[in-house]
Amino acid sequence: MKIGIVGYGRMGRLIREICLERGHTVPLVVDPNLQQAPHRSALADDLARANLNSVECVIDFSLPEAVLGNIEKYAENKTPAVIGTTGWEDKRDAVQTLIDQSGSSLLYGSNFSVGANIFFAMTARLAELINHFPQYDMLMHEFHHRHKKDSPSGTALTAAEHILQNLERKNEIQRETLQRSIEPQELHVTATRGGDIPGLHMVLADSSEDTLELRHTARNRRGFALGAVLAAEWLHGKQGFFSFDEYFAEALR
Ligand SMILES: NC(=O)C1=CN([C@@H]2O[C@H](COP(=O)(O)OP(=O)(O)OC[C@H]3O[C@@H](n4cnc5c(N)ncnc54)[C@H](OP(=O)(O)O)[C@@H]3O)[C@@H](O)[C@H]2O)C=CC1
Ligand SMILES: O=C(O)C1=N[C@H](C(=O)O)C[C@H](O)C1
Repeated sequence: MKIGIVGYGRMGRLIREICLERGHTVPLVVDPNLQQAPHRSALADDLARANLNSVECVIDFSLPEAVLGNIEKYAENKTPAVIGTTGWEDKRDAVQTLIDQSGSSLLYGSNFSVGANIFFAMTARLAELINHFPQYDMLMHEFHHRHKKDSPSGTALTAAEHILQNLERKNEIQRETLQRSIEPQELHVTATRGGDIPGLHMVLADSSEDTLELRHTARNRRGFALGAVLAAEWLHGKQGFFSFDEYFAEALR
């Protein structure tokens, strides 16, 4: 496939390598910082100046403040898009409507690694079990590198949604550092930033007797990047709004 990469930072560079390893071409790279186009790629510093018709799909790992404008351009041009950029989860319904109305296709994943998707399934199951045992409370914490712009991470928010869907006594995500006690219906989802941590997510179920802990630790970014390229291959020929869960569920069959 001819794949365009939008956002050529930590993730975009790795995604280009994996695209080439898997036999794809990368005729387009878009990033405001690029001084020199990667070998044989067309370079654009702005999506408005990019020729989206030169690619069959784009993979977008840009920034939270850029991604919604980018998505509008993909939809307008009917360019299939895999979105790994996080930090826009509250606009998901509006994006789904835009994609449905445009007849385009888009797949979003807050985390494309196999391990994180197993972690989501385990989180959902843990919450389902804890639902029967009122002595337990549930909470989440995550750690990421010092450059990360959104908090909490998209992965933490996805895991939190799985908890809310399965644990009847929790019905809202509380992201703030509190100057009061937590209310029983609030799920506290907190974040720490520093160092080079590629991503560490923890879900706790805690009672006065014991603690259950689920943890996903990314060792590097390769699992995220490979998953995004696999998602682009899966999206080829499909129409509509998809989440990476749907790809993952199919991979399990
Ligand atoms: N779904 C997943 O599995 C994963 C998701 N992510 C997410 O991916 C995103 C990128 O992460 P990462 O690669 O670490 O970040 P980086 O900051 O390393 O890279 C982002 C790049 O996008 C550029 N950029 C900014 N605006 C635009 C625009 N309008 N069009 C194109 N490029 C633009 C940035 O330029 P500048 O610096 O000048 O703004 C930067 O070079 C984040 O939202 C992160 O949370 C990360 C890892 C895994
Ligand atoms: O910004 C990152 O680095 C990451 N972002 C994603 C997120 O917000 O969950 C995925 C991964 O944790 C790395």
